Amino acid sequence: MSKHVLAQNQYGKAENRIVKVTRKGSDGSWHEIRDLNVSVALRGEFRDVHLTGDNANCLPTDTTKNTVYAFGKEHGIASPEAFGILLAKHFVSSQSPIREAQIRIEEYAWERIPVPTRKEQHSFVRKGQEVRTAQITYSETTGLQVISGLKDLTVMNSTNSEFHGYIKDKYTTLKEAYDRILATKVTARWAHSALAADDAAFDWDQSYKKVRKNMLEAFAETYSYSLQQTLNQMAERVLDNCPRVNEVRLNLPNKHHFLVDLEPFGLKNDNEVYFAADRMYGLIEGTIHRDGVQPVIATSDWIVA
Ligand SMILES: O=c1[nH]c(=O)c2[nH]c(=O)[nH]c2[nH]1
Repeated sequence: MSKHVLAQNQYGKAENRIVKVTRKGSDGSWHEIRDLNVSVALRGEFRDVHLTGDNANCLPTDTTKNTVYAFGKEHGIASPEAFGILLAKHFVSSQSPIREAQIRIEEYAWERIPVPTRKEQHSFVRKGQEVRTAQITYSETTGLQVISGLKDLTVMNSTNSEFHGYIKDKYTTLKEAYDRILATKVTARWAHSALAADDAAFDWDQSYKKVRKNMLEAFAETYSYSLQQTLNQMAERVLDNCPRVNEVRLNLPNKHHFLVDLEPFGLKNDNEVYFAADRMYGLIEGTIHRDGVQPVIATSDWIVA
């Protein structure tokens, strides 16, 4: 007789990141998204799995992961609770060794970026995460320098993004994309002209709002062939509309969303169910400034997505 007792145990795949795009309206141009982090834990008759290595009662964690993505397609995500109920009941009712299933879900909330000029709506910004930044330097010789900014402003376009026509060498495996999600967590800094810095009446709060709005609108309105192109559009829009901003530097991690292959389950993924990867990520960075102005924003900052 063993002296040891196998007590509480459970297993499953944790942190399945799923983004579900639902197309609405007669032409499907009104997009809704749900962005979840789903963890599955199964409890039941798993003594032998632990004690003898007999896996007859073990539903692989990989299967629990696939089930999350397949259910996203088959049932949609009406709410975290409704999705969790479907999954929990499925595991318990479909496999007799599984007696309990616990589904834990975090939902990340997104708001629309309103684009009044178009009826298609597929641009979103994550709620309440962004941080406003400011760096002020005053020098006896060169005077005031004000660099405003923001970080952690996460945005997504659920369509109107392509990436193809790139170099292909013997290490290239990336498939060309003609309709992909484009998402990034914006770090932006913008340097003001001395005209703004030395003007006691300059409204910094108003200026911040205006720069942010221009960046968001440019992100939403750009039909993108690369994040590099979107970066340039965002910065140019700010320089075009904010006359006292001389320079914009953007650090844009490409928050990759990979289409999940649902073919093995007999399901077609019509750009609806994505795996949101948090690492590794492309990191696209650049400075755009007015002609004739010397750039002043540091380029060496370490940005972590
Ligand atoms: O917008 C992109 N720019 C790239 O340079 C790149 N590289 C890559 O693998 N995917 C992407 N996407």
